[in-house]
Amino acid sequence: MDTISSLKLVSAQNIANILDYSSLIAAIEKSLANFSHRTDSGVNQPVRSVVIVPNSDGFLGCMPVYSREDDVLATKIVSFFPRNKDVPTHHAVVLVLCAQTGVPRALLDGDVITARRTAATSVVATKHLVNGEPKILAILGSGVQARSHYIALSEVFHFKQICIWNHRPEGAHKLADEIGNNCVACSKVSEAVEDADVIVTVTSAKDPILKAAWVKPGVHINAVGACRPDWSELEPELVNSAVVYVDSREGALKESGDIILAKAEIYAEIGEVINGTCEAKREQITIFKSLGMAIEDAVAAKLVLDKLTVND
Ligand SMILES: NC(=O)C1=CN([C@@H]2O[C@H](COP(=O)(O)OP(=O)(O)OC[C@H]3O[C@@H](n4cnc5c(N)ncnc54)[C@H](O)[C@@H]3O)[C@@H](O)[C@H]2O)C=CC1
Ligand SMILES: O=C(O)C1=NCCCC1
Repeated sequence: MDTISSLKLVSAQNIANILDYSSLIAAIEKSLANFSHRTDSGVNQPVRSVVIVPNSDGFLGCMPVYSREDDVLATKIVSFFPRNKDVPTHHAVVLVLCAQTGVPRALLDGDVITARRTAATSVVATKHLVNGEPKILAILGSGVQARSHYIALSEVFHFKQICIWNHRPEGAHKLADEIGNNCVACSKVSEAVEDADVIVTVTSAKDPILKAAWVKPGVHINAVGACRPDWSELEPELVNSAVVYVDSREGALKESGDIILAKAEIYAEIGEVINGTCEAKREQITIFKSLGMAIEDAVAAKLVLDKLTVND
C-alpha cells in the first residue's frame, strides 16, 4: 500500500468553504470540557514539543492527540517564524490517521484550521467568562488571528464598537477599514482598551503591551499570543489582579511567559468551567490564557472530513 497516494489532501480553500464557526464553536466547547475531565476523558495529549530554530527566531511545534470520544488520532505540525515578512508567520498541516489501525488518512492544510479554532476557543472562553453583554471589543494586533477573532466573536456577540491597536499603525488602519464603520484604529493601547468589555491580545510581542492601569474592572481578556516561557503580552500586575483561566494547566506552566514570569496562580482550565467544576468569576477581571491544543485541531479536522464524506 502506498500511504501517500491513498492520503486525502484537503486544501485551505476547501476548509475555508466548509468549516463554519457555529459548528466549530460547539465542537471546541465539547472538546475543552472533555479534555479537562483528565483521567476519564479518553484524551491523550502530551504538551506540545517545540524545536527552536537558531538564528531565525523560528519554532517548530509538534502537537499529537488521541480522543476516544471523537474517535480521532491526529497531529498538527506548526511553524512560527515571527520575523517573516513576505510569507505568513505561521504555517501548519494536520495529519489525521485511522484511530483503529494508525493508517494515515488525510492531510489538511492547517492555516485556516489554526486561525479559526483559536478564535473559536476564545469565543467559548468569552461566553463563559464575560461579565454581562459585551458592547466594546478591543483587539491588540492586526494579523491573521486579529481577523479570525473579529469574525468569530462577532458571530456570537453584537459589538457596538471595535477598537484596534497595532504596533505598526498601518496594520490597525487597514483592519479597521476592512471591518467598517463601527471600528476605529487607535494610536495607543490605553485608548483602545479603556472602555473595552472584551480584549483580545493577538500579537507577536515578547514584552508586555497591556497594563493593569488601562483596563476596566470586570473586563474579560483573551490572551492569545506569547507562546514562549520568556515572552509575555500582559504586565505581571495585570495578570496578578485577575482570575486566570487556561486551556491546559500543563501547557501554561511549560509555555506561557504571561503566567510563568508573573508567578501567577492559575484558577482553572476553561474546560473545568464548562464542566461546572470551577466557577466563572465574571465580576472580576478574567484572563483566558490560550496556548492552543492539539484536541482543538483534531476536532476541527474531523468536522471538515465528516462534511467532505457526506458530500462525496
Ligand atoms: N493560542 C493559540 O492557540 C495560538 C496563538 N497564536 C499566536 O497569536 C499571535 C498572533 O498570531 P497571528 O495573527 O497568526 O500572527 P501575525 O503574524 O499574522 O500577526 C502578528 C501581529 O503582531 C504584531 N506584532 C509583531 N511584532 C510585534 C511586537 N513586537 N509588538 C507588538 N505587536 C507585534 C504584528 O504587527 C501583527 O499585527 C502570535 O503570538 C501567535 O503565535 C497563533 C496561533 C494559535
Ligand atoms: O496552537 C497553535 O497552533 C499555536 N500556538 C502557539 C503559537 C503557534 C501556533
